[in-house]
Amino acid sequence: MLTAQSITKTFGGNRAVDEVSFTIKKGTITGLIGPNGAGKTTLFNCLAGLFPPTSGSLSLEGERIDGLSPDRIFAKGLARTFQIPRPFPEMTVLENVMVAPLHQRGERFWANWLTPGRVAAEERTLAAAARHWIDFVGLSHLADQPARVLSGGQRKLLELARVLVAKPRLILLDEPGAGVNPVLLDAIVDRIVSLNRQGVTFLVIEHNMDLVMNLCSPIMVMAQGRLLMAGTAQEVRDDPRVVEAYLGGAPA
Ligand SMILES: Nc1ncnc2c1ncn2[C@@H]1O[C@H](COP(=O)(O)OP(=O)(O)OP(=O)(O)O)[C@@H](O)[C@H]1O
Repeated sequence: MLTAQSITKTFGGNRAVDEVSFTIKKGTITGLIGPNGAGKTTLFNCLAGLFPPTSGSLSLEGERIDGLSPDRIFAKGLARTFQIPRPFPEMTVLENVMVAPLHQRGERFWANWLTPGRVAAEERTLAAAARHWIDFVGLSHLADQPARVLSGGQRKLLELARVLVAKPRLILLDEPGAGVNPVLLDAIVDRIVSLNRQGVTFLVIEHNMDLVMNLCSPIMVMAQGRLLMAGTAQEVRDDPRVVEAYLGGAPA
């Protein structure tokens, strides 16, 4: 699904991501763990186009995507969520989901004048799709409420609905469990598993080890910008380099 070859991202002299290579297999929920500052978020930002990698290449189902803008990468089916979602607070949940897809006809000034019927039809289709995904994440009772009333966990669900409306093939989730109460966390996990069964591939950064070990396979471990190892939950647990990395040691 996604192949990264020798991805490096430097900030001044700091190699935040250092020659990282991996392949994410289609249909997996792959985990990405590592101590604070390991380079996980920076790697996500490189994959999603927020930071172009300093060097290396990225291919999504055989097509090069490194160097493309985040919009182009999103349009090709790779979406990401953020650790702290920031919806438009005064817009309703429904409106927040409806603004996510790209290239809406109504956003083009002339289209509103020349093809108003098509613009209206597109908006109806989009509203129906948005309501479908809002329902899927369990927020239909809040669809017409302003996003500011949502809890942290509900904002994560809203963000999931926002990306789902664009029908991504690969979703990068940045700490889906952080700051979420256990009931909503179950809902989020349930939605991830259900989407995965429908064919969506995931790459998940998560600090909650129980969550990662139960949800993800394989699991990749980063430390100090490098990919330390990748394997099953058991292999990660049994690898002394992983323990050492979490205790502050240098990667082998
Ligand atoms: N925009 C930036 N400018 C400069 N340095 C940065 C920037 N973003 C990240 N870094 C540095 O890159 C390194 C990796 O940070 P990153 O946030 O990717 O780690 P992480 O594994 O996601 O950590 P955490 O688990 O705490 O979120 C750190 O040394 C960090 O200070």
